[in-house]
Amino acid sequence: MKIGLIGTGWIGEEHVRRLSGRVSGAEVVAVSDIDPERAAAVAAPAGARVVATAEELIADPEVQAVVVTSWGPAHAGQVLACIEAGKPVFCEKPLTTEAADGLRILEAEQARGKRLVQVGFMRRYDAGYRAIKAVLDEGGIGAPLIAHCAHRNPTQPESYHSDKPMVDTAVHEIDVLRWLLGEEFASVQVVVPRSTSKRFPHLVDPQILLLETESGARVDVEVFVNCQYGYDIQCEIVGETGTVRLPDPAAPLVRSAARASTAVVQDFPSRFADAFDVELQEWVDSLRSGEPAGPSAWDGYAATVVTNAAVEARRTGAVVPVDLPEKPAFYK
Ligand SMILES: NC(=O)C1=CN([C@@H]2O[C@H](COP(=O)(O)OP(=O)(O)OC[C@H]3O[C@@H](n4cnc5c(N)ncnc54)[C@H](O)[C@@H]3O)[C@@H](O)[C@H]2O)C=CC1
Ligand SMILES: O=C1[C@@H](O)[C@H](O)[C@@H](O)[C@H](O)[C@H]1O
Repeated sequence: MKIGLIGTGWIGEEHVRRLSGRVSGAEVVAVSDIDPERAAAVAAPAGARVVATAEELIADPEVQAVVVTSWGPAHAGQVLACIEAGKPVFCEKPLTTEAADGLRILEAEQARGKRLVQVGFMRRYDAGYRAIKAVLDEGGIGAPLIAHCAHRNPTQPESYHSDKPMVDTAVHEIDVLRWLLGEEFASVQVVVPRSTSKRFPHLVDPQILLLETESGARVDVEVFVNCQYGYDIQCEIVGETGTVRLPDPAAPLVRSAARASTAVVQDFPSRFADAFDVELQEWVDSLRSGEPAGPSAWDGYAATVVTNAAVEARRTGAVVPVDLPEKPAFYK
């Protein structure tokens, strides 16, 4: 598959490297970025061409499928252009930052009559989360009642603002919990403790999302993006007859200087490296087989409806209902 990639920033560069090296059956032939120097730097090692604009890249006759790794607000227009061109598109999360844009994508994809969109919710490809899913699906802990989650980043740049914990960060938990529990969220509330002093002054950090599913299960998600000590992802599900917990990445236990310790992973490319590999390999395999797989535009839309409700919940302090329309038959 000849791939074109839009947005050669941090994860764009990672995905170009991955698609050019570790993923089989794919080749990155063209990249584009609003910063042409950045595009050129990422294109060179992959032997890809630099194309001036996203629109030209999508229309490029050599490009068979597109990866969108530009920043969130640019996703909607680029994904819609791919659908219009009839080209499969892998879009990094969030599919859109605004739910109304997600709805436009659902409508366009259904009008086209073919599933073309996959969303980059890579946790569904992580071995630990997949093991949790297997336990739940085989009834290993009975019906799930509660999930406790923590999403901690060591730090975030100044541009990271107080809606991003929902739109950019907790969106991962929102998707993976929808997938694990097999149901949608019904409401969300956001409560905040006093903020850490180790942050830019404009940012509310940490924040705690309190979600309820349609069947009445409860999910709490602590988002703490300046925790200083590492990239720490925690998830424990409590069921009627037991609990299941996401394993930490394997690390040796070191005993030295009167201490026993294990290292904490420092960033998401290390924490989810294997998941990203599997995710992109399965996407390329699905392109080659013509059988769409993986998180769909519906999943991207449903997650954004929840994050938008969470943004409102933080601003108002209210419990905000998640106003999700019925899932179209096209996505069942
Ligand atoms: N699955 C995951 O764990 C992760 C997903 N992401 C997602 O990937 C996306 C990119 O994130 P980063 O690489 O961290 O950001 P970044 O800021 O490093 O890179 C974004 C790139 O997109 C370019 N860009 C912005 N608007 C554009 C447009 N209209 N056309 C072409 N290029 C454009 C920028 O110049 C920049 O080079 C975001 O949606 C983010 O949420 C990011 C990190 C991890
Ligand atoms: O997706 C990601 C980033 O965009 C986001 O900013 C981080 O908070 C997340 O931990 C990371 O997985």
